[in-house]
Amino acid sequence: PHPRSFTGTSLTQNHDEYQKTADWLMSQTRHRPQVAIICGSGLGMLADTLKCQDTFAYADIPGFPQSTVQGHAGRLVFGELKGKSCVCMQGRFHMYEGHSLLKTTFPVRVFKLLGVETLIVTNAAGSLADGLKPGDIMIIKDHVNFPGLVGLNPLSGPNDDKFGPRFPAMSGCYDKGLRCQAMEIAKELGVAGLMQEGVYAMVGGPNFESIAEARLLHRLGVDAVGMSTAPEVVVATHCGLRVFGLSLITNKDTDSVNHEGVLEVGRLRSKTVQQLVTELISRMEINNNNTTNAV
Ligand SMILES: O=P(O)(O)O[C@H]1O[C@H](CO)[C@@H](O)[C@H]1O
Ligand SMILES: Nc1nc2[nH]cnc2c(=O)[nH]1
Repeated sequence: PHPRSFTGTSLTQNHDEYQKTADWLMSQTRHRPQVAIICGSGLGMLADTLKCQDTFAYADIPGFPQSTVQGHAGRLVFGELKGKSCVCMQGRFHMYEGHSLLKTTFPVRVFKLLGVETLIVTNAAGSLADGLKPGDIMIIKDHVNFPGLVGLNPLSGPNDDKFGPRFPAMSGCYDKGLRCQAMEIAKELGVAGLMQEGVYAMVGGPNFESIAEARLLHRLGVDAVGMSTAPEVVVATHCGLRVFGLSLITNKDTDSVNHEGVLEVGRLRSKTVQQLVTELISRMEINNNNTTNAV
């Protein structure tokens, strides 16, 4: 019998299933991405800057889960950005949608098999820090993976040695060089006043925090809270991807927060987030000589 987590979800995913999806994608597009971007709630416009696009609905990609959340279109977009080949997830998978953590992180391993070296994760998050207000952008310097701490971890179950070791370190999983570069870019764009580094915490959701929960997280040293990202970063780090993460602060504490308001802040800050990510990718050093195979 296959091992299962205490929530009953399967803890095994055959390596061939990732490979099958990667092979299918490579048969459908000539792009060979070096950089992958996961768009947070309301941040799907990050894909708009890609040139020579090849787009696939998640429903058409073998093995891919489906997006069920408003503000997550459910499309995988390949394209070129300032000489780099990229793939962008317009819509991510959350644990609260009922996906197993292996499914929520399935695309990350597929990206690895496609040749991706760097993963950019973005999300919408609530601020717990005094200095972070709605519309600000937090560069993630570290995370607290609350589900992971109690055993809800995408790496639970048999280890797939082809991707990485049984016991991967998570210290330094948000690349320091990319974080510094992003700050430099923010200064040049004149938006440094909106930006600071901080700690992101993932909670299970889907409810937003109670007042007492928000206070607790604040006391624990969390700057921003959301319901995603950490499992993707754990899996990316396990398989050796370099990671950059940013949180768009969409609300403060628990004050009258709702998903529509979260998406609205995404729309308001879309240009700035887009400029930052575009510039970061454009300046990014790529290690291999995987040249863009754009059509
Ligand atoms: O983390 P992303 O996908 O940006 O979405 C965040 O916004 C949604 C709540 O409005 C939750 O899904 C939370 O995780
Ligand atoms: N858990 C959580 N997720 C969010 N996503 C956007 N805002 C929030 C928030 O305040 N809390």
